[in-house]
Amino acid sequence: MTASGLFISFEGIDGAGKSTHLDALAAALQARGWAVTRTREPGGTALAEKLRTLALNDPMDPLTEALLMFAARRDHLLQVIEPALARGEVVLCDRFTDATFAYQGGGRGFDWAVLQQLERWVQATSMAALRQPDLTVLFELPAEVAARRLSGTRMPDRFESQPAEFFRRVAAGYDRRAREDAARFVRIDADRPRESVWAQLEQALVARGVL
Ligand SMILES: Nc1ncnc2c1ncn2[C@@H]1O[C@H](COP(=O)(O)OP(=O)(O)O)[C@@H](O)[C@H]1O
Ligand SMILES: Cc1cn([C@H]2C[C@H](O)[C@@H](COP(=O)(O)OP(=O)(O)O)O2)c(=O)[nH]c1=O
Repeated sequence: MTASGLFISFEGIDGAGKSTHLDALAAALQARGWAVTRTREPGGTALAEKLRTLALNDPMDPLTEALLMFAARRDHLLQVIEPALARGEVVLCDRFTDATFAYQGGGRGFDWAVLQQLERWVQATSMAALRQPDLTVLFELPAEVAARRLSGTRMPDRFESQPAEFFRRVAAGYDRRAREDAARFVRIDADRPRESVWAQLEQALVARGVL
């Protein structure tokens, strides 16, 4: 845990149910008196939202894509995440660096070791430590189920329009990250009704003393 606030990220393939449960968790935490900063990546600041629009819509090579994600992250960390943690708040972030490993590393096949180097540059803190979420909630479900949930709900972006095979590689990237840092991850079976997904999330957070 951070000395002051608490940094929680939500991860999973598109359509896994992250936004739905992030809203529910924000409400549950606020009801218990926590100040909550709810944010997302790529995005969260004026500059990072501009980079998000580029990354989600303009064709580009995998290195450019990875650099845009980390550029947006750097601004977001400095402007939003670190100040909120210093104020003692809970930061709920819809995706963080694990998404870069999953989408650019797993999905696009970009070099894992280069991503690790970028992670060290971008997330270095003044204490020479690496800023990571205290807890990462990973929503897991088959790519076909997620695609069915999304069909017809919104215009697909450059990622959402990828075939199921791309999302299987993204899921494999998430699995690798979760195994590399198992203590940070809570893995949720997201192929269940909303109440069951919420119950798994609530139980994990109660077990860690957050709820
Ligand atoms: N457990 C669930 N079962 C069925 N549909 C769900 C479930 N959780 C979320 N949904 C629906 O699936 C769609 C994608 O959910 P969302 O929370 O936006 O996913 P994400 O943020 O991970 O892309 C939404 O229409 C949402 O209402
Ligand atoms: C944070 C991040 C997101 N992404 C992708 C995953 C998503 O398809 C997309 C935007 O994420 P998201 O905000 O979950 O999309 P939406 O609001 O449409 O549900 O960006 C990456 O490829 N790399 C990253 O580092």
